[in-house]
Amino acid sequence: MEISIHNLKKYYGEKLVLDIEELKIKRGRITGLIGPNGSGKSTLLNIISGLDREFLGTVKYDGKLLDKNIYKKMTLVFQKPYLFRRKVYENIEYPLKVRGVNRDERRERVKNIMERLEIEGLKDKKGHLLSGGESQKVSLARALVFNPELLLLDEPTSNIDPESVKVMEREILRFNEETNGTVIIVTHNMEQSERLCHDIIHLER
Ligand SMILES: Nc1ncnc2c1ncn2[C@@H]1O[C@H](COP(=O)(O)OP(=O)(O)OP(=O)(O)O)[C@@H](O)[C@H]1O
Repeated sequence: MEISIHNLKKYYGEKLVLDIEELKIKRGRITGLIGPNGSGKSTLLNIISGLDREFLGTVKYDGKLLDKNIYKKMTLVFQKPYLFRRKVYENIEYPLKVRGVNRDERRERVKNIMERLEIEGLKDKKGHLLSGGESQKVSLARALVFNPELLLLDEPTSNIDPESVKVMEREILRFNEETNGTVIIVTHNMEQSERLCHDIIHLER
């Protein structure tokens, strides 16, 4: 999915936190969003994801304004993910259920993504009882499982041990290569952006 932003302004009260005249995020690429604390990275992801609709200007997805259909094709992974008080398996299955995927295929796809992210051991744990890092891994699995056209990641590996970072980065790259899905990732880690990103956007103030 290609994103084009035109004359975007976002205010919190009197304070202007985003001011972007023109920005295109290309389809099928991994774009890094970097910049200091408070520069508006999460705010921009929230706007692109459709979570925050209080802004001036336009955001288009393959040339169209946000609608229900587009909304279903994308997902945002939060830095502090929210998981249901149900088993990890059910958390990951959920996006497939709401998209009407049948039971057998759901089982196959959930199993496959848990293997890829090496989290089979968490299958029966309750989502709300996971550690910060475990939640981030499960949350990435829940996003990847339905092959979104647009994957928005807000510091997805901030609580993750080095071995698991490798696994997550491998799966983000694999997702992009195999499905040609567009990825936008907020990261403070320069090495990570070099490992993953085709394009980089710097947000200043
Ligand atoms: N709900 C809110 N109400 C008022 N101000 C807000 C709100 N959310 C964010 N802000 C302000 O908007 C600015 C941008 O915040 P945002 O979280 O987008 O920055 P960020 O670049 O993601 O920062 P970080 O690197 O620390 O995660 C900050 O000055 C922040 O204080």
